[in-house]
Amino acid sequence: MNKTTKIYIAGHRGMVGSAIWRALEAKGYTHLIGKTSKELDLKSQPEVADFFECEKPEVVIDAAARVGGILANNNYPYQFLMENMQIQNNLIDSSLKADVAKFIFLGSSCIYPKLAPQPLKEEYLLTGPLEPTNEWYAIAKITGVKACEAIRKQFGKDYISLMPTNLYGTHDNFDLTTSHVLPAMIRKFHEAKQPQLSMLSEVEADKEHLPVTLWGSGTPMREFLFVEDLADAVVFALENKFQDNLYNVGTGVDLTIKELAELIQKTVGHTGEIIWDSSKPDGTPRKLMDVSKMTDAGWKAKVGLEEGIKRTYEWFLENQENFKEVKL
Ligand SMILES: NC(=O)C1=CN([C@@H]2O[C@H](COP(=O)(O)OP(=O)(O)OC[C@H]3O[C@@H](n4cnc5c(N)ncnc54)[C@H](OP(=O)(O)O)[C@@H]3O)[C@@H](O)[C@H]2O)C=CC1
Ligand SMILES: C[C@H]1O[C@H](OP(=O)(O)OP(=O)(O)OC[C@H]2O[C@@H](n3cnc4c(=O)[nH]c(N)nc43)[C@H](O)[C@@H]2O)[C@@H](O)[C@@H](O)C1=O
Repeated sequence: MNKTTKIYIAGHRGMVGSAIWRALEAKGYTHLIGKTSKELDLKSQPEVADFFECEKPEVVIDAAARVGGILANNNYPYQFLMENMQIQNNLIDSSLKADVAKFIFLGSSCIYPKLAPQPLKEEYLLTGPLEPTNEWYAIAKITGVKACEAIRKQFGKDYISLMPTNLYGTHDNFDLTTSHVLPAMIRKFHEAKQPQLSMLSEVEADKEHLPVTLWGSGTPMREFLFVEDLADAVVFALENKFQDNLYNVGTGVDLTIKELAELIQKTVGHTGEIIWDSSKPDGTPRKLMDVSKMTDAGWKAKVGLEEGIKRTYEWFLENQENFKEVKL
């Protein structure tokens, strides 16, 4: 691997792909390739095969996927299963055929069984039933992990899978129907304090913040990784040869959704009531990553949750006018 290696980042405009792009640029990599979904539909096998034939990338990072929070996953099982399998199958198979030397596949912590022991070790994969709200997405991701593992086993190529925990950060999806919990909370708390500010003094507005409705019971536990840390882990994986095929990427620390709500409420400055809507799903009770394999390999997360939330909120404030609503 050198700084002129031709690296294709699939999904380079997304939250993760764009962070990886910035991280590689900052390290001096000069031959980065990216295509939007309009320019190249990764669901189309012929289009992807032509692209590989023409561009001949040497390294591929797969950050393209149909991604969403608990409700989107639960409501659109077919898209989450089929689109993700199509995208990753086309990328992995074309990479193998085009003799791509290194492939990094990104999965998700939801690949592990719903009630697996905590923290989640890589070896717990396929040892029990999945969480029903995201089993479709999880099954697609598991087939991606297995495809890379099969290539590694059969052809001896450096194809690896990184399993990130729940991610958040700049360029996140703030659409309230399809987003994950952390950006949803930032937007909900922010908007609940907005209407009053224009009409009342700040002191009065503090008392008058609208209530915020959050989903489920608030008792599930989640681990959150700032997207720049994930990008750093991907660059680390790119620059080092790993001995194995599957590595968890996280902080190794989690908190309840209620604790997260209180932290974001404080950061945003909302002082109103929080209502918990029990008609919405809780999802898996806990999915804390065991990150010792990555730590042993020499990588660990740097950005703490409070700092990451502050940076994400700042980005939200600067960019909120430009959000496109993501609807499935
Ligand atoms: N967000 C999270 O909490 C987590 C994410 N991950 C994984 O990280 C990866 C990136 O996720 P994230 O950045 O959050 O997702 P985003 O939704 O922000 O980005 C996904 C990207 O995929 C591209 N894409 C989707 N469908 C197609 C298609 N048919 N053809 C071409 N490109 C397509 C989009 O391209 P375009 O913009 O051009 O339409 C977009 O840039 C995914 O593999 C995801 O599973 C893992 C754990 C947690
Ligand atoms: C990354 C991961 O993301 C998804 O799994 P998830 O962790 O369950 O996703 P989530 O972030 O959407 O929710 C986390 C928790 O938070 C609660 N919650 C409260 N209030 C809001 C809220 O307003 N919005 C959302 N989205 N959740 C809320 C919500 O009820 C749940 O208990 C997977 O489908 C899967 O695709 C995957 O891999």
